[in-house]
Amino acid sequence: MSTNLPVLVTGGAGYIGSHAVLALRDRGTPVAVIDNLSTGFRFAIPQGVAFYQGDIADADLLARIFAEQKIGAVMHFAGSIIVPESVENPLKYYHNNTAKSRVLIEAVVKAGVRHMIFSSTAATYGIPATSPVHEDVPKQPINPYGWSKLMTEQMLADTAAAHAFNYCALRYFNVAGADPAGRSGQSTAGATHLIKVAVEAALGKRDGVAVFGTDYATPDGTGVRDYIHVSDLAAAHVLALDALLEQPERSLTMNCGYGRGFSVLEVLDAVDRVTGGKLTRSMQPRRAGDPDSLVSDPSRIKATLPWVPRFADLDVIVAHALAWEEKLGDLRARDREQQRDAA
Ligand SMILES: NC(=O)c1ccc[n+]([C@@H]2O[C@H](COP(=O)([O-])OP(=O)(O)OC[C@H]3O[C@@H](n4cnc5c(N)ncnc54)[C@H](O)[C@@H]3O)[C@@H](O)[C@H]2O)c1
Ligand SMILES: O=c1ccn([C@@H]2O[C@H](COP(=O)(O)OP(=O)(O)O[C@H]3O[C@H](CO)[C@@H](O)[C@H](O)[C@H]3O)[C@@H](O)[C@H]2O)c(=O)[nH]1
Repeated sequence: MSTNLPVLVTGGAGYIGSHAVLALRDRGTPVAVIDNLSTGFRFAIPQGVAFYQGDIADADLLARIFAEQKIGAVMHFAGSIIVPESVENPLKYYHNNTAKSRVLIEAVVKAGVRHMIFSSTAATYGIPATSPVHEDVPKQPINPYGWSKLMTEQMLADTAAAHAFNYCALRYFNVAGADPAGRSGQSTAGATHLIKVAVEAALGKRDGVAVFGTDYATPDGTGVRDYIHVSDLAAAHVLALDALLEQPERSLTMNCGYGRGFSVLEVLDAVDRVTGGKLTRSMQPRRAGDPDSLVSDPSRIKATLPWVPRFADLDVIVAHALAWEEKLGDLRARDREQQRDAA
């Protein structure tokens, strides 16, 4: 079953949200976006999508959007996402991710919107006792970011138990890559994600790549992660929405990853293969709070959704990230001009 129920995408001007907007539009679902542009970009929202510049904690604005756009479901991406920042400024994360999600969920229930997909994270697991990680292992986040998301999952579970409402919490592993057609990608300035950093370095925007930790309990001593292509992730959201509509009594919590890990060195080798160059690597001490290995057990999502990943290939992920990075300089400059003109 697929729906043309209009969907509100919070954080739709950001990296992952903008890919969900594309996936929804590609199958003909009407989409509206709310985003305060704190880290997102106006250029990431396609022409023809209703855009509301505002905050998810603005209950009056939400009520207006739900009515104006006849919203039937919400995909909730808006939030703060930098793990080390959450350690330094935890209250920012409990405010923007947890408290503001509470306002959004309340507005959703009040308006009679019955379905929500929520961007959760593998950071809810902390340092998992087993790898690959199954959804039901005990959750012990090791940073406020992970807690802020786990608390929102709990609010959603309690809300679904009390109201005519169901939700799907998707716990993303490491999201990377860009729209294969070049319509969107990761545009964040000063990003810290490995593949983003590495393609910036490959294009001369950085001097090289720091390898954080070479003494992990992994085959080559560097951190292992499960990298998922952002367009496969966006496709999972659309299918999860269909699943919520098919069974309105059922809520879901599912890992989003491919179930196989790559070390930092393997990722850098992939970048070298794709570019034909040689990245400068500098071996550094471990970064605080990084687990050795974080790989998903994807069996639940595969059993629940008709999800068939299309880009589960590290070189493809890197190639798409690189293609977007090449395009990005001009887009960001144009966006700054538009912001100046609008001010
Ligand atoms: N990038 C990853 O690897 C990753 C992994 C796991 C989970 N996630 C989650 O996915 C979601 C999207 O992440 P992303 O990588 O696209 O980040 P992003 O920063 O590119 O996107 C977040 C968007 O939300 C907007 N926003 C933030 N606070 C807002 C608010 N209060 N009101 C309205 N808009 C607001 C920002 O302007 C931005 O456009 C986040 O919730 C994040 O926690 C990301
Ligand atoms: O310049 C860099 C950047 C990263 N790394 C290493 O690369 C791996 C991946 O790091 P990064 O890309 O920063 O992602 P994570 O810290 O694993 O966190 C991401 O993935 C999590 C889910 O797994 C999400 O919750 C987070 O929001 C998202 O930032 C880790 O071993 C890092 O130590 C480096 O060696 N050098």
